[in-house]
Amino acid sequence: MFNFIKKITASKSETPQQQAVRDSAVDKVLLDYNVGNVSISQMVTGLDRDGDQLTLELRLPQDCDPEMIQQELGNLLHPHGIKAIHMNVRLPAPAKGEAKTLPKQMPKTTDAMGNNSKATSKPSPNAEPPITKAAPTQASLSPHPHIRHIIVVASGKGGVGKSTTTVNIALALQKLGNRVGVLDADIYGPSMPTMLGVANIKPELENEQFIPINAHGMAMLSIGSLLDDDNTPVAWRGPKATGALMQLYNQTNWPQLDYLVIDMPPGTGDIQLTLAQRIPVTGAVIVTTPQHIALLDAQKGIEMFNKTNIPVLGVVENMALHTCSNCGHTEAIFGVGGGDRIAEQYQVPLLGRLPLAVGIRAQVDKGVPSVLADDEFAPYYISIAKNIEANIDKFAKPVDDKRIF
Ligand SMILES: Nc1ncnc2c1ncn2[C@@H]1O[C@H](COP(=O)(O)OP(=O)(O)OP(=O)(O)O)[C@@H](O)[C@H]1O
Repeated sequence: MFNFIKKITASKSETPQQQAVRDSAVDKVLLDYNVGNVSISQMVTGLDRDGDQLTLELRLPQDCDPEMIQQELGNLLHPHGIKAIHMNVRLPAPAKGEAKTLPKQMPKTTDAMGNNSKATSKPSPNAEPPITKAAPTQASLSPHPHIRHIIVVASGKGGVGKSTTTVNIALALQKLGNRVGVLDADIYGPSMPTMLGVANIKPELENEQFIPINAHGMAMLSIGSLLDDDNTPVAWRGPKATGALMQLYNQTNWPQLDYLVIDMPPGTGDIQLTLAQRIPVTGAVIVTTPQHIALLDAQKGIEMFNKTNIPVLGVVENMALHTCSNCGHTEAIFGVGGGDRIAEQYQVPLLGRLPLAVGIRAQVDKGVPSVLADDEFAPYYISIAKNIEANIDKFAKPVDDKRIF
């Protein structure tokens, strides 16, 4: 399990085994408890357990009863040794004219059986007023003091070659003379360590900060480096994943970088949205294949970035054409011109187009991506990196060198 990122402080009497058992019991209760038809785990934006005290940050739907939820969770968690639940709740802002019906009384701390109790009252470490705080916007985020540009590489759909593209773009930006870092945030299939040939190296901790791994001169950190073999993607839903990823971003001693390239998890769900709202991103690159379905998903990705005010730097069309290595015949296996269409529809540049080529796959499998191998495909990625560089400064955020971690 993912113990060293999760905010868990074991009580003095709690052995590591008891801690693990209690953590997974809490996870299971949250996964199984529904508000309406949706698991409450999808609504948790922060989770902090300190021994038998559980603090939850929740974004709840408007028509729910937070006190009842707190009471029911208390009943369910009490048998697992949780004695008090502290809830910080955000509700959506009321629509015009509805102000009188909101807020419902917000729950205070209760003991785990639902009794309000002063004795157990404890503010969350991230305490905020318990209601209606708007989600952060890009404009309100402080730039990172060491990082000039943060680029997220996203795809609406899994398996389109997002990670392969990310690693090669990062290496291409480095080849163009930039200081580059890579953050592998793909909780569903973290592949950067393998693609960069550093799968066996674990990052070190110094003064509670991660030290990125040196991967061919790039500063690399992956959620994959922090998982034990028994971890499964299911354990990474919602709050845990975003909490862990934010910690990787914030509690890492990133060196001075011109670019931090983030390999996002595929899709446009809560995790992606939260990251897009909390990390000060210069721009997004969308990877798609020419297939219709991948394109539809790419559109969702673009719309998500538009909503969160993250500029879309452009689209990369991956696996565009295939040249048969035996007969030399070239075929558009996944269709033609999808990248162009989406770029046109959303008025974003088509940054480049990659062929479907055994060589591209073989190189990342070996841990020596095309750009590093300087093979026949490297120029495609260099050209994409040049296209990114050509436009990035107009989206740049000021560097905040006063920020202190
Ligand atoms: N242009 C390409 N030509 C041939 N194979 C490719 C190409 N791009 C990616 N691949 C291969 O396709 C597979 C999926 O690629 P990759 O892991 O980069 O996709 P992804 O979108 O990041 O996937 P996931 O959603 O699982 O994270 C890998 O085996 C990779 O080597």
